[in-house]
Amino acid sequence: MDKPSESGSLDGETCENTASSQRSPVDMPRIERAVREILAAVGEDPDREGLLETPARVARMYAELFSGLHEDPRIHLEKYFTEKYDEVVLVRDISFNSMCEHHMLPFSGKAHIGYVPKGKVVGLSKLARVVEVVSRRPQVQERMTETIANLLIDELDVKGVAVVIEASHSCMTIRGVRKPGSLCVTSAMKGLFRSNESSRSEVMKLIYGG
Ligand SMILES: Nc1nc2c(ncn2[C@@H]2O[C@H](COP(=O)(O)OP(=O)(O)OP(=O)(O)O)[C@@H](O)[C@H]2O)c(=O)[nH]1
Ligand SMILES: [Zn+2]
Repeated sequence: MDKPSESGSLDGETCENTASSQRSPVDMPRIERAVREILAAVGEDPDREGLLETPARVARMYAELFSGLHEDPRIHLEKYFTEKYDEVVLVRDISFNSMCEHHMLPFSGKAHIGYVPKGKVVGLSKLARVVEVVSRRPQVQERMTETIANLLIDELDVKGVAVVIEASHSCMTIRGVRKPGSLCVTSAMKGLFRSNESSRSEVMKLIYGG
């Protein structure tokens, strides 16, 4: 199972899933075997009635939660509209769920995406679609933030991109240090948001008010 490149592109060989090939990119029986092993290893009986279907359920769940490994987010950025507008466009509070690659536990929160167009704008939902694809991968929040910002600055003809993500990490709230309520905030500023402090503070004000 190959991973897409840093910008999220697909490997046509491994991600093939057409009606003719019927080849799924996710090895479901392998996940099922692994889940059975984990159940046995923690002292459970994988053959008791309540757990019989669990390995198959968990396999379907991982295929869903990691579906972004096999999707190319750039397809959502191909269409655009010509529009005479060169101020900030911000889509705030895009909810997402992703998976921490250290513990395979969810981190969940909101992404805020701002950009300044150069005469072309994208459909607002497409920004949320990019978040949706990128979030469905095992990762750390810093890389998720940077991946989204790089995709937008590379694929859109824009003056700048700002991505701010705030999330709660279950690996910090339900286990380990156990600090419910803690929030991790990351940001990636590209183009004029990186070079121009007043543009950066304008977008941060639009996100957080003040
Ligand atoms: N920078 C960063 N760290 C993360 C993210 N998700 C989880 N972590 C951290 O990854 C670290 C892994 O630390 P380790 O010491 O290897 O693992 P651990 O013994 O389970 O650590 P504890 O969580 O402190 O119990 C922890 O400090 C997590 O809080 C993330 O998105 N970004
Ligand atoms: Zn973690």
